[in-house]
Amino acid sequence: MVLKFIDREFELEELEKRYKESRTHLILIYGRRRIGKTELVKQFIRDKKSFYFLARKEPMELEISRLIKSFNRKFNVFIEAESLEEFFAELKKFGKIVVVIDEFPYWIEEDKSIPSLFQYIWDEILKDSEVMLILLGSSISTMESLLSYKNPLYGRRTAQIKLSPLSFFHLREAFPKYSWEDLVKVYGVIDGIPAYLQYFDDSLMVEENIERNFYNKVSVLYEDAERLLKDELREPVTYLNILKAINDGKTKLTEIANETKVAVTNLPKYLKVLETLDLIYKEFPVTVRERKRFGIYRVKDFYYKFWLRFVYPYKDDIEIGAITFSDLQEDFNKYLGEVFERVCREFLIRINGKKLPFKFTKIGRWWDKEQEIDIVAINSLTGNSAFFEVKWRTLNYRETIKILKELIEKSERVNVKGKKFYGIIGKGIKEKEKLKERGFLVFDLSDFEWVLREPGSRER
Ligand SMILES: Nc1ncnc2c1ncn2[C@@H]1O[C@H](COP(=O)(O)OP(=O)(O)OP(=O)(O)O)[C@@H](O)[C@H]1O
Repeated sequence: MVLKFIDREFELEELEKRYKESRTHLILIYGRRRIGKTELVKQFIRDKKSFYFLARKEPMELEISRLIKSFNRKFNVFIEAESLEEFFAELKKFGKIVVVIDEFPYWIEEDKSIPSLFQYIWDEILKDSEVMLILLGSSISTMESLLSYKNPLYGRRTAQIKLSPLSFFHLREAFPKYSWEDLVKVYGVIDGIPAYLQYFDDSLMVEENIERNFYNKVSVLYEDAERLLKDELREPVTYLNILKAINDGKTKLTEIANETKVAVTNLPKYLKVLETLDLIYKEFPVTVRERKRFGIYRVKDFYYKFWLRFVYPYKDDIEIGAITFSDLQEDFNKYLGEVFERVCREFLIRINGKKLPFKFTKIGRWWDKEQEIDIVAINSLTGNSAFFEVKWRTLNYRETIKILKELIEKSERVNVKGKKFYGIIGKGIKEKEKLKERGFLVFDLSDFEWVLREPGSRER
């Protein structure tokens, strides 16, 4: 349903800034499939002299000939070139122009010497030109390897952009008819993955959208999670099992190995691949400085989390129409607690320095062997810290005080040196003013509107 372009202001500004300079640029843009790389570039080149080319996994000879034909057609010219070097030498004569090569990693897969060739093109042919060359890719590992110092293109790029999903607050722009509560549910199902916004319609109940898109064997969202793994990986089933194990709470190496029957010695290789696909990440307690030990694996986006928990285990039933989303409502409500935690983190980042008694420099979950705190925000310089409990329900005054007292006790275990503040964020909180008078930081969904009213509170 969503057809308008949302956010990406920061990325577009950065691209525009570079475009305005009279020099040559080499820019890498990468990120997970469906994240909106192509769309971002399309928005950028809309009003500019530009040439967009989508690479394929074909022999380079064919690719070069397709590239030149396509260029000639677009500009109604007749460039006769037999190699990329010749093509770029001709291109230089076109003055200021943006050239985009989408899925650039396909070319590297075809021909390992492509990065060296582009190094030569950059150093010898494009220098002193006004060509802005943008390389796009969804293979995060290949794109990141271009940034490594061992790569011929290292040091030549003038910018790199790793695209992230849209933030929770941008969902409001996509679905203006939905309440904040509805948006938390939407976020828990499709995250901020731009390609998935179009499948939700805010004139329907969220639950109805979920039903249509996930509990129907012909719909895209029902199968995209598996499709992406099949497209990218040679052993999709093993990867799927690993993702499922992590999503079910098996977060340590030995636990994942036991669950998936993958040898513990082989597992790091698979985990690394899932990390480079941006599907999992390692989480550390916020107070840990040395990011080696204590980490646990987690599935990164809510689309996969939702799919692994509410769709994948029920595939057989869905295939024959024997289950509906309403059968899983209770568990979904529990799941939303976890979603709301991340939403609250995004909320705190947006109000940082504005609605909090100090400005934090890092934020995250904290845990040790016995206890866990939903959100701890710390200023690394002063050691000032704020501890938050997050609750996906409406709380009255007594309940809130009880939770805050427990939070104060738990916080004794956290090693921070500055002033401590305590807070709670709930779906709804009664008698907020009375709690604030007692020095607590108290927020609920009704405070979220403030973020939209406040200009410049964009999350970065
Ligand atoms: N910022 C945005 N706001 C709204 N819709 C968007 C945005 N970015 C992308 N989309 C939509 O999401 C879909 C996927 O975007 P796009 O093709 O750019 O992603 P991609 O990262 O290039 O994907 P892939 O790697 O899977 O080819 C498109 O339908 C596009 O219109």
